[in-house]
Amino acid sequence: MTDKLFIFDTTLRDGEQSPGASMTKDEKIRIARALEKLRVDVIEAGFPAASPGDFEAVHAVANVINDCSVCGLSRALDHDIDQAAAALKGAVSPRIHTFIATSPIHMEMKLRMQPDSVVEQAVRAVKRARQYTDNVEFSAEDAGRSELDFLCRMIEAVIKAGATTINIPDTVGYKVPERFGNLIHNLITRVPNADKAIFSVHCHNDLGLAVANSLSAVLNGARQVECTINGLGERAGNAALEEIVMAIRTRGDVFTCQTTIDTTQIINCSRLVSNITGFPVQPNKAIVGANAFAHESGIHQDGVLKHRQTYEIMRAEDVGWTANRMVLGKHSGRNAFKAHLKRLNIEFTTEEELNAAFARFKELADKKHEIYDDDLQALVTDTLSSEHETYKLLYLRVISETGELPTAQVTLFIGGEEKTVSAKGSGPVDATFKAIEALVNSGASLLVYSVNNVTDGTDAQGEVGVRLEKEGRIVNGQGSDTDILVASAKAYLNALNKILTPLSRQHPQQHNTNLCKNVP
Ligand SMILES: CC(=O)SCCNC(=O)CCNC(=O)[C@H](O)C(C)(C)COP(=O)(O)OP(=O)(O)OC[C@H]1O[C@@H](n2cnc3c(N)ncnc32)[C@H](O)[C@@H]1OP(=O)(O)O
Ligand SMILES: CC(C)C(=O)C(=O)O
Ligand SMILES: [Mg+2]
Repeated sequence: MTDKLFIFDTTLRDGEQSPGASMTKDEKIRIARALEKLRVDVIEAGFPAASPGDFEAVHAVANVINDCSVCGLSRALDHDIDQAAAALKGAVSPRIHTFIATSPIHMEMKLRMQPDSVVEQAVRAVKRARQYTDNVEFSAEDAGRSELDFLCRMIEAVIKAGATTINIPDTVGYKVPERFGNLIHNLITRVPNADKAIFSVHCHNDLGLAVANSLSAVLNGARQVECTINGLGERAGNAALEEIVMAIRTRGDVFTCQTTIDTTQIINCSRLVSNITGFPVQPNKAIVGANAFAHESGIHQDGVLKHRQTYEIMRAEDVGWTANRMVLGKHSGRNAFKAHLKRLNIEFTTEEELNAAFARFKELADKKHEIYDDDLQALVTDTLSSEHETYKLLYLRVISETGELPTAQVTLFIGGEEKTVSAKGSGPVDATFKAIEALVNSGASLLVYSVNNVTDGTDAQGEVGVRLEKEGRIVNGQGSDTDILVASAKAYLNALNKILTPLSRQHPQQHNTNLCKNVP
């Protein structure tokens, strides 16, 4: 038998309490719409008494959302509750959430109230909220550090007053999973009218235990979890919605409840919240981090290619990624390399060609963090076109100094011999080409020089294209390397090698960017 676990999203309220994460009304509406698509059960849209702006935002959200409950937070004060009710006017399913602290330290040092008065104020607040809606949630703030007997007394009283959801927050992230689970179990079994309300938890991540504590509570009878997208929230944040939802779904053997979340919307929500708040998602973040479904090491890639579940407990597509990612890098093996080439429709006719390409790939991967498809294309083109090399680059050194003409020192392998020369040029590429010409003396003229960065980032591979003409014959040459000067030298030599091949009448191909004759 499974029952429903309600997902209460507080990205727009507790998430917004994260320093620097304030949202405008329009931003809240965009996130609320995404949360509705995600099919959360409750959206806590803000704290209407906090400011006119937040009142407006909650009101706006309440009036655009149809498929889930919209909630506003309020202290246990008449004014706050009235404001929350006014902001929620128009909502299809409004919930008023009122709270007051129940721990000795909060009651004595912050509220400066006696416990009896705190219970009285909570009861009064719930009754007032019930005048506006029958969907009233009460939170015992800092329940994690409250005394059990007092908490039981408080909960019994507020349920009697009309609260339909009882939220047990670990406000300062102090609890550990086993103790928090026990607390929930004790409350549910000891409070006489506990069956009249849904027990909820709201965990903070100060010790990195928010998700673990929430799940422990679920195992002990909690049926609502309060959480946020990407774990946004006050200080170290709240329990991450995506982690809670996927843990419940993936471990159906452990949990006897289910959410009704459309998990394929998780990535959309995560990106939206990250873009709006400017809080990036760390790459290794569970579920929504860029690396959450990426494999780089050869042994893992080999395993996943043979049987996905060897290294994946969830499907990337189920949370909204297009697919898992096989990252080619220095830890990748031959099987993953071959699988990538196959996907790109690249075939080698001989095992030697494949071996040469794999060796070049490993060399490149040592210099560059990630090898993208375009890197592979460039690398393979290089491998295939370097078959009959009359001229081969062995060494290149270029010195550029302010106020001086750059000098290039080039060592080539020509007809079985190493030859070195230096030349100056108007720029570093020009100096490189002049040095090559000083050794080769081809008599060819440069028609086009083009540079593309094949991939992004400062460690991107540069792909250089050159077009040479000699006695009416025109050839193109390409070279790629993380060093643009080395790529230029390779491209120039690639063209020279072709121009010296008797049967080749090369057809010029159009390059896509930066076509120019002037070399830097
Ligand atoms: C654990 C949580 O996340 S709680 C929610 C936190 N969210 C916010 O605080 C929302 C933003 N807050 C605000 O804009 C403001 O703090 C307001 C509008 C709510 C209140 O502002 P002010 O009236 O200026 O009070 P201030 O913030 O300085 O102090 C809070 C007061 O509320 C009291 N208070 C705190 N919690 C509660 C409560 N649940 N019920 C009743 N009173 C409370 C405090 O004891 C203090 O009272 P005092 O002024 O008599 O000492
Ligand atoms: C208002 C309550 C639910 C809260 O955010 C907390 O205690 O952390
Ligand atoms: Mg909180």
